[in-house]
Amino acid sequence: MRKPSLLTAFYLCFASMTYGQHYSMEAITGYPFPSELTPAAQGSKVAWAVNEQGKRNVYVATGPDFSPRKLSNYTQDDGQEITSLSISDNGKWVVYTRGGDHSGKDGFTPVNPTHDPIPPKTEIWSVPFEGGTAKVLSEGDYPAVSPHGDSVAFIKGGQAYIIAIDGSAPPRVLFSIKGNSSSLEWSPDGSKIAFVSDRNGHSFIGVYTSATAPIQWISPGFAQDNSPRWSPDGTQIAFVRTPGTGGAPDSILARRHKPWEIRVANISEGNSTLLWKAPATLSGSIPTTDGATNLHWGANNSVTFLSYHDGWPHLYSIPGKGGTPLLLTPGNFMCEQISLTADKKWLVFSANNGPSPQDIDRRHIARVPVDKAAMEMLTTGDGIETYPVVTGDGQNIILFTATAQQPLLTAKMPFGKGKPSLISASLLPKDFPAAKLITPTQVIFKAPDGTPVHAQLYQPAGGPAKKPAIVYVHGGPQRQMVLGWHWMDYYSIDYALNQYLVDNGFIVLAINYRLGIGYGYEFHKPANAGVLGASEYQDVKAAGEWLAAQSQVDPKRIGIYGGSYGGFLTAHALGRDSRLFAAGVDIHGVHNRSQFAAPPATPPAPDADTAEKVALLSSPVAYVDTWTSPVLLIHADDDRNVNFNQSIDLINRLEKKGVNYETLSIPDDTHHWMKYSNELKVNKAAAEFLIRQLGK
Ligand SMILES: CC(=O)N[C@@H](C)C(=O)N[C@@H](C)C(=O)O
Repeated sequence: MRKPSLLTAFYLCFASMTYGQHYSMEAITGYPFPSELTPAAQGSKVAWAVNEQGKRNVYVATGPDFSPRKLSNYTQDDGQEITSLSISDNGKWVVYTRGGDHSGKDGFTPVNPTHDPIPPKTEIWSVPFEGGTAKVLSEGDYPAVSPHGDSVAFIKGGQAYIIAIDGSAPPRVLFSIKGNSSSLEWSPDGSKIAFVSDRNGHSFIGVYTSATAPIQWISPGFAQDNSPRWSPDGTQIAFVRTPGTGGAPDSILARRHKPWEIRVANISEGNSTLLWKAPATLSGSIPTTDGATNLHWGANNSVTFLSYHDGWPHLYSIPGKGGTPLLLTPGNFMCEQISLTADKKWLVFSANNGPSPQDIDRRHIARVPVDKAAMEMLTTGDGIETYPVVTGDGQNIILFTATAQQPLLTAKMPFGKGKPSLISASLLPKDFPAAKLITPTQVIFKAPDGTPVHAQLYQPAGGPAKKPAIVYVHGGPQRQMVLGWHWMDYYSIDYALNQYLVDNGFIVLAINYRLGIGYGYEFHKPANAGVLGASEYQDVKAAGEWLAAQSQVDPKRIGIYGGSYGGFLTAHALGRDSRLFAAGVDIHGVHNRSQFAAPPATPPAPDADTAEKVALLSSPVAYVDTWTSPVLLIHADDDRNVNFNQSIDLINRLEKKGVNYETLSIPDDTHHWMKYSNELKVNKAAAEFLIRQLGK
C-alpha cells in the first residue's frame, strides 16, 4: 500500500484534531463493570466483583478510605462469571461461585465460550480476606457461609453439601432428600439451616438440624412455599406462600390476580399462621420486580416486604405477631435493590425518586427504618446511584454510582447525610473517552392511545442539518433505561453502543416502552401486551414517528436495534413498518411465540385456540410478507434465555421472502456475552451495519 505523502499525513492529523477523532469501540466498551457488592456483618469490610474486559476478579476494601485491593487473580477473558459473593461474619474469608450464567435459566450450568475441549465447571471458591491464593472448594453453587465462619453449605445436583471454608477436608453430603433443595438460610446461631424443597408443582420449607435429626417440615401444605426468613431470635420463620400447580385450566388471555401471602411459623411447633394476604387485585399480584417480595425480618419484630398493590413497588412493615401493614415508602416511585442493615434497623434501597422531574428516569439512594414511615432520600442530582449496602459497623454506605459520562464505579458515603465519593476510579482505563460522551436528555411523547412514553434523546453536536437516527429498544421487557450509564452489564454494553453511534453522527432515542418498569403498575402490566397482542409495539412505532417529525432527523434514514425483547420489537418494526424503519439490528430476538401461548394442559384452556392465534399475531414471523428493510441478525447458540432456533426460524422465512439480511452466529456463548471479545464483536458488527446502511 502506498505511504501517504507528508502533506496528506499533516491534513489527516489536522482534520482529526479539528473535527474530533472518533473513539474506538474498544475504548468505549473497555470500562470495568462492578457487581455483587457485599458487606461483612461486622466492621467495615466490603467485597465486590469487577469484570475488566472479560477478566473477572474479586476486589475488597476496608474503611475508612476503602481503597480497592484485588483479591483474586484471574487473567483470562474466559467467560467465567463471579456470583454469590459473600464475606464470612468474622470477616476472615471471602466465598463465591465461579462459572455458569446466572442471568439465564439453569444458572449453574457451566458456560464454555472459549470452546475448551474439557469445559469449565461451576465451582465454589474461597480466599482469605487479607489475601492469599483462591482455592476451589467444590463443584457446586449457591454457597451459604455458616455464621461461625468455619464452613460453607452449598447446592450440587439439587442436594445440600457442606465443606470446611478453608477446604481442609473434602465436601460431604449435608442432607439428600426428595426434590430439589435450594435457598439455604442458616439460623442466626448457626445451629440449623432452613431451605426450600421444590417438588415440581409444590414446595416445602424444611429445617435441617443434624445428621441424626429428621428434617423438620414447616407447615407443609398443598402450595409453593419459598423465601424462608429467620426471626432475629431464631425461634420463628417467615415465608411466602403461593398456590401449587393444578386445577381446572383457566383462560390464558384473561388478566388474573396472582395470589400470595406471608406466613409465620414457630420452629418449636412447625405449624404456621397467616401474617398477611395480598389484596386480590391485579396490582396485588405477587411482585416480579427486583427481589420480588423482598421479605426480611428486621429489628423490633418487624417483618418487612415489597408489594405492588398500591400501584408502585413499595416497602411495607408488619409486626411479626400480626397486625396492619405500614406503608414505609409512599409516593409515585419504585423501590429496588433493597438491603437490610446488619443491626436490622434500616432498609436501604435505590428509588427513581427526587426533587427533579427527571428523577423518575434516574436512581437515587434512600433509607427507611424497618418499623416507621420515615423515609429519607440520601442522594440527589444528575447521577445514577444503585446497589447500596451499609457496612457492618453502620458507618458507611458502599454503592455503585454512574453519570452520563462515567460508567458504573464503586463509591462510598456516610450512612446519613453526605455525598458519594468514588473509591474505584483508578480502575477506569486511561483511554476511556468520558469527555466525548454526550448527556442524554429526557423526552416524553404520547403513544396513539395517549399513554405517555419516556425516552432518552442522545443528540450529536454539530454535523449535517439532517442526521440519521436510531430507535434503541431495551430487552427484559421489565427494565428501564435511564439518563446515564445503566447498572446492568447488558445495558451498559448498549449504552456504550448508543454513545458510539452518536459519536458517528447518529441521533439515538432510547425508549421505555410499556411492559417496562419505573412508571407504575398499569404501565408495567398493560392489557394485550407481549404474547397477548404485543400492544407495546405501538410505543415503538410512535418513537419512530416522533423522530421522523424532528427537524434535525432525516426521515428516510431511521433505523432500529435492540437485544432479546428489544430484538423482538425490532423485528416487529421491520416487518410491520419497513417504510418507517429503513434498517435494523436484531440481537437474539424472540420471533415466534405461538408455541409459548398455551401451556400443555388436559383438558386445554378454554381459550387455547384463540390464544395460539393471538400469540402468532404477536410474533414478528407473522409480518415477514411486508418486511423489506435490511436487517442484521445476531445470536449465540448457548443462549439459555432465547433459544437459538428463534433466529433460525426467522432467517429461513426471510430467505424464502428474499429479504436482504445478514447474520452473525456466535458458537458457545450465551445471552449475556460472557466472553468480552464476543461483546466487542457484536457491538462492532451492529455499529458497522447501521453506519453502512444509514450513516454518512
Ligand atoms: C427475562 C429474559 O431473559 N428476557 C429476555 C427476552 C431478555 O430480554 N433478556 C435480557 C436482555 C433482559 O433484560 O433480561
